[in-house]
Amino acid sequence: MSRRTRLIAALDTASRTQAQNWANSLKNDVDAIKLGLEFTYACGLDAVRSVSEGHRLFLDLKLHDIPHTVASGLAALTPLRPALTTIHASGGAEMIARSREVLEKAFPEENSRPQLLAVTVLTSMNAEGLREIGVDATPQEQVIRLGKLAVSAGADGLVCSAHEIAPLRAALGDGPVLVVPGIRPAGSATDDQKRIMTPRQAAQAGADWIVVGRPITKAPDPVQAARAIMDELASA
Ligand SMILES: O=c1ccn([C@@H]2O[C@H](COP(=O)(O)O)[C@@H](O)[C@H]2O)c(=O)[nH]1
Repeated sequence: MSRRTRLIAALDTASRTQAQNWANSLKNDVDAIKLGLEFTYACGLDAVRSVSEGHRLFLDLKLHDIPHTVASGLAALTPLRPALTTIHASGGAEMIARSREVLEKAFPEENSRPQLLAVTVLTSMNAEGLREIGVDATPQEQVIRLGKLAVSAGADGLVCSAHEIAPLRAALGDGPVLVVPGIRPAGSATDDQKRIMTPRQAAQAGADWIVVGRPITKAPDPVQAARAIMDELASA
């Protein structure tokens, strides 16, 4: 099955003005914007609403708590009408199922419901990082384990690195939406990311969405940087 890989620009900043400027200037050059912990904690939900106006919103708050608290937190976020939103898969099946129920209740029409994504293993972690937290599995094994759990509990999709796309497709088929951070155009700094691929490699592996932050926002010309990534996706 051929899938177009779409670009999400991660607007990670504590400045509302900066985020708004990026959102305005990138409007025609990305498929969605991501607002996450830094922006939401620093600027608040009203700022999320206004900066995301006219964009598809990936609201990446990675909720992780007991099922009741996560479901209630998610319910409080539904007025923002994100296209995609995240919880942690390691919160377990009940947490994921309760989150799905909340979204179904708030958005009774299937095609208006935000897609519920479960974060598997953060792209900043490698096998050594997993061992440090007591997980004696490779990132790929852990992603598959958590991915199966999350999808069977009701997640629409998963956040994973590009390295796990093929094994996830083999285990779960084409259904789950795969959202892939840890993307670095050739030659750019890896920063704190460990499991990385280029936009082209991620597209060829079958990512539905790639998430790119600093390679765009720290570039001398963020619009040019986003266009170069879009061109790379188009030619993959
Ligand atoms: O496993 C994950 C989950 C989420 N992210 C988020 O993606 C962007 C990546 O930003 P870069 O600047 O391109 O590294 C960032 O907002 C993370 O919160 C992730 O990197 N890995």
